[in-house]
Amino acid sequence: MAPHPVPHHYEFDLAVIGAGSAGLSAAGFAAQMGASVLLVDKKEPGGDCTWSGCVPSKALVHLASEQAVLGKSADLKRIQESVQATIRRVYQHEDPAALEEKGIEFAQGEVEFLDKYHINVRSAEDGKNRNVSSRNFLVATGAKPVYPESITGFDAIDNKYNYETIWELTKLPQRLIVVGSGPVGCELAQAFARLGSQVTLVGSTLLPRETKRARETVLKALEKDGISFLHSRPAAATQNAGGVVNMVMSDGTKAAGDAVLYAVGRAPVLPAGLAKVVGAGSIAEDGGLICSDTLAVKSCPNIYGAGDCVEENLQFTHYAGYQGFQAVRNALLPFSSEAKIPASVPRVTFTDPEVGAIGLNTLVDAQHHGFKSAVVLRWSGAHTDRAVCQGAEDVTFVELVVANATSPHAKIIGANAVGPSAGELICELSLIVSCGLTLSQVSHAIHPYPTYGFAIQQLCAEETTTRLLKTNTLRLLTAKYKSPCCTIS
Ligand SMILES: Cc1cc2nc3c(=O)[nH]c(=O)nc-3n(C[C@H](O)[C@H](O)[C@H](O)COP(=O)(O)OP(=O)(O)OC[C@H]3O[C@@H](n4cnc5c(N)ncnc54)[C@H](O)[C@@H]3O)c2cc1C
Ligand SMILES: NC(=O)c1ccc[n+]([C@@H]2O[C@H](COP(=O)([O-])OP(=O)(O)OC[C@H]3O[C@@H](n4cnc5c(N)ncnc54)[C@H](O)[C@@H]3O)[C@@H](O)[C@H]2O)c1
Repeated sequence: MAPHPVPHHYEFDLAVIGAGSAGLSAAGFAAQMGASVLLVDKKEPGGDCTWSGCVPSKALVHLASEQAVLGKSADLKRIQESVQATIRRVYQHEDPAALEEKGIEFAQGEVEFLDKYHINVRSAEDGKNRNVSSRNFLVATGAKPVYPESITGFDAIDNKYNYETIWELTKLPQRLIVVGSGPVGCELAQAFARLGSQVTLVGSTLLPRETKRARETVLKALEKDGISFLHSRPAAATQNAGGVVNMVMSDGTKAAGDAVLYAVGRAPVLPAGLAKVVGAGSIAEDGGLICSDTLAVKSCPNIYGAGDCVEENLQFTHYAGYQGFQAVRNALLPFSSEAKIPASVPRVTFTDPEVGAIGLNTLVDAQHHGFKSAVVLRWSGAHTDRAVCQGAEDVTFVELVVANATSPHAKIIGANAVGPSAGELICELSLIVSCGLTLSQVSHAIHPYPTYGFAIQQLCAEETTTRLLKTNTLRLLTAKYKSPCCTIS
């Protein structure tokens, strides 16, 4: 292909490749600023979150919890129709017409990089090629399911699914083996168990990012839903003439299933031609794009990356969206701001109970970041009246990681929450951590009773009062109450 000269005039201020969580947020912000923006995706806009990730999985989790109440097996075809209807309701706000209304030009086609200022878009409709020039590019091409290469014989299994294909399954498998016990594996394993499948979940650690207490709580809940958790890894798989899959784990344990769902992680995807343009040094071992703290690629500073396609990134919709926004801010406005902030990214796994965390949520994390005297404060479900009223006290707790614990300015630097509404709690805890609020400040914010959030204020108030009463001034002021005449005999 003939080299493309550096253009004097660019068709677009910004071309965004990938219309998922990162790309949609980026294109929206650029258009809001009045920049000319082209958004390209090989599929319909929405990305993993809308079509195969957050939206279908959370719809399924919800439908499965309703099914569990009925106590009988689900009609999976009807459930899948309902999931697809939910996807459509979300999609209506991001379809090409909605994008156009926001001032975003959308093109459906596969992108290939030609040089640092040009891409080729091969139209999904008619296969025609369009050469596009842009001053800046944002690569937001997401990730794809990792395939479990290490399982001998896995290629020959017909009835295997991943998070992209599981939405096509319309007959509920009587027995389902779920390989991988991260967020995808745990959420979907519990949903299928509640729909009526007999689920075997296989993984070395359940929710490896979470604390031991959180993991143990979720494990008990999964077992209550009838899931067998095999603390192992599959070594080999075979399928018999009847379609039954037999799996042998590395520790010799066995499982049989009528279908297998593998959820062993997601690997970055990049457009063709990009590696050649940015150089091999800008592509990481995991296949992701290596970006600076401002999300620009060092070798081509007009090319930015955001979301799951960035090397070793946290793979969440909210983080992808945040990075899309920040990349545009850095590309189109003067000065720049940091957009790689893993310690401030909250996460929630939507099992029942939900599990969430934000910031430096363990002592090890806190100490590693120089907070040597940090402590963990815990509020139990038994003292959370809302949890007691809902019979959820055994699966509820809040933990706050507090720095400068003995000072009046003791600050909350991280938190964990487990319980039916932990996802909502994490929103408040995220605000507390990102604003650097102290225990005392939170204790003064009156929370409504009986909410799960009330636990946060109670915990802060109890700790603040206990500490206050230990100060010399308060000891003097309260001394009279400790005189013997006041003791009740
Ligand atoms: C089952 C599941 C459940 C999840 N649940 C949650 C959740 O509850 N909360 C949460 O925060 N996160 C969740 N996630 C993660 C979340 O979906 C992702 O982190 C998020 O979608 C990443 O957004 P992105 O913009 O980086 O990539 P994507 O949304 O994947 O978008 C990338 C887009 O780029 C397009 N593309 C790729 N290559 C090209 C090319 N060459 N040319 C043109 N277009 C291209 C793709 O078609 C795609 O539309 C879940 C993921 C899964 C799998
Ligand atoms: N609620 C949410 O926010 C949510 C939900 C789903 C997914 N996600 C995101 O999507 C990403 C992908 O999720 P995921 O659960 O697929 O990946 P993951 O990487 O989080 O977990 C996969 C698990 O599978 C294990 N594993 C790998 N190979 C295996 C094998 N051969 N056999 C058994 N276990 C094996 C890994 O050790 C790991 O524990 C995550 O990073 C997560 O952030 C988020």
